[in-house]
Amino acid sequence: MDFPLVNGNSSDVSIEEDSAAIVKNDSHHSSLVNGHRNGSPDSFNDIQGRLAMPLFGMDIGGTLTKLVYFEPANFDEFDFAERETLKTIHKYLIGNTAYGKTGIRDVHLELGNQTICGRTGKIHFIRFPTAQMSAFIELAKLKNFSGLASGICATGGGAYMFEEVFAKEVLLQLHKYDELDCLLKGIHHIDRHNPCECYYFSNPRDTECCDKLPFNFHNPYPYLVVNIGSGVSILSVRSKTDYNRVSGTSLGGGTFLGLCCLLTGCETFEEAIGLASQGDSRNIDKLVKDIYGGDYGKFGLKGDTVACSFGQMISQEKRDAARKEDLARATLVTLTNNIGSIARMCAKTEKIERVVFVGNFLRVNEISMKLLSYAMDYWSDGSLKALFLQHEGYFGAMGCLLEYLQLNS
Ligand SMILES: Nc1ncnc2c1ncn2[C@@H]1O[C@H](COP(=O)(O)OP(=O)(O)O)[C@@H](O)[C@H]1O
Ligand SMILES: CC(C)(COP(=O)(O)O)[C@@H](O)C(=O)NCCC(=O)O
Repeated sequence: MDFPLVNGNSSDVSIEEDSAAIVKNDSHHSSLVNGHRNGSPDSFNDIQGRLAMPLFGMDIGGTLTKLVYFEPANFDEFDFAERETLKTIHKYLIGNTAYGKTGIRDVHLELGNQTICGRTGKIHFIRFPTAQMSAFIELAKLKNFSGLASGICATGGGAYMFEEVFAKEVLLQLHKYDELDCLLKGIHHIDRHNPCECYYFSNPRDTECCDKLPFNFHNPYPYLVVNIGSGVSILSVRSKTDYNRVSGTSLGGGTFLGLCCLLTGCETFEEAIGLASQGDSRNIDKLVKDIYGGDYGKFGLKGDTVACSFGQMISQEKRDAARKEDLARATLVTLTNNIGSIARMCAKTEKIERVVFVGNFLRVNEISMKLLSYAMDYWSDGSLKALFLQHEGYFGAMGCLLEYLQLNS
């Protein structure tokens, strides 16, 4: 079994011993389940009223499962059993940056010196493909997670999809929280606790010379959130508690990856982005100038604007000349521009000027961020601003932990 949160290092103990060590230290504590002593999510404090460890938040998305883990700085503050659990987690989870073939700890996103419920510590960020969830469930069955704690705190579609299987097969309850509530809660919390979280691209009309600069997001309302995950959800946020999901599209990050795999034979997101960065979409798309010979001035369409995505591909000759790099770039540009266009219309309808783009589609994907910055600025005559957040896809998992702890960020 390739369970991704398990160290694949051959010099360590075997996968199963290893995972068992992560999961269990005594009958009251487990690393992947939050440490409730009496089985209720209202009881996250220990006997002295302090926060019981360990603390995880999980977002089971359509493509990736994201996990945040709060590690307290001082293990000596805890009783023996908790200390042993924390040490084990530290050794296996924090001691590695990769787990199995596909699990990754995003070390560059780690947040130090964080205080949660009076404890100071670090927040760690981990992800693995949701396709590995069945391996997690098998492991949970095998290692009898149900004997360890009352439940797992989870958000995302997977919290609903896997609820029954967890209850029936693992005898473990998933404490579920709505993914969009969690997303917003996570954004507010991380933005308040990381001084350089929010940024934008200056000079967005010149993609060669635009710089990434910090943005002060401390008076954020109103703003639009465009969450580009597998699909896309767009939220209009007017205050901490007042928001609606105003739109969405099924043409999202999953579409980019799926189409890219089909068109280029690539197998991973990193490979797809790597190809796109070497490609030229003008060999694939039909531009306004390919139709007009120049600008379509009457309606302000510049010659370089894409008139028809993939429009060159109706020609056998152009198809034969198409490189996979060009196909990957055109796929990325098509998906990004479509999302940008929907976001712009939503911003107009909602009369909102700041548009915050999040979701793992933006991971290692400066091409899309710059395109979105350009599109927001150009098509709104400079009135719309595209904003981005460093922790891209982790807000749902962070918010889930906060909801679980019933904390206001
Ligand atoms: N390592 C990766 N594996 C798969 N997709 C990735 C990866 N990194 C970034 N992505 C992109 O992120 C999208 C998933 O984003 P995410 O915000 O995690 O959404 P979800 O909650 O739907 O899983 C994928 O569709 C893909 O475009
Ligand atoms: C259903 C979803 C909320 C699931 O979230 P995801 O796992 O994609 O982050 C999202 O994929 C979505 O909003 N899709 C677009 C549906 C639509 O409005 O057409």
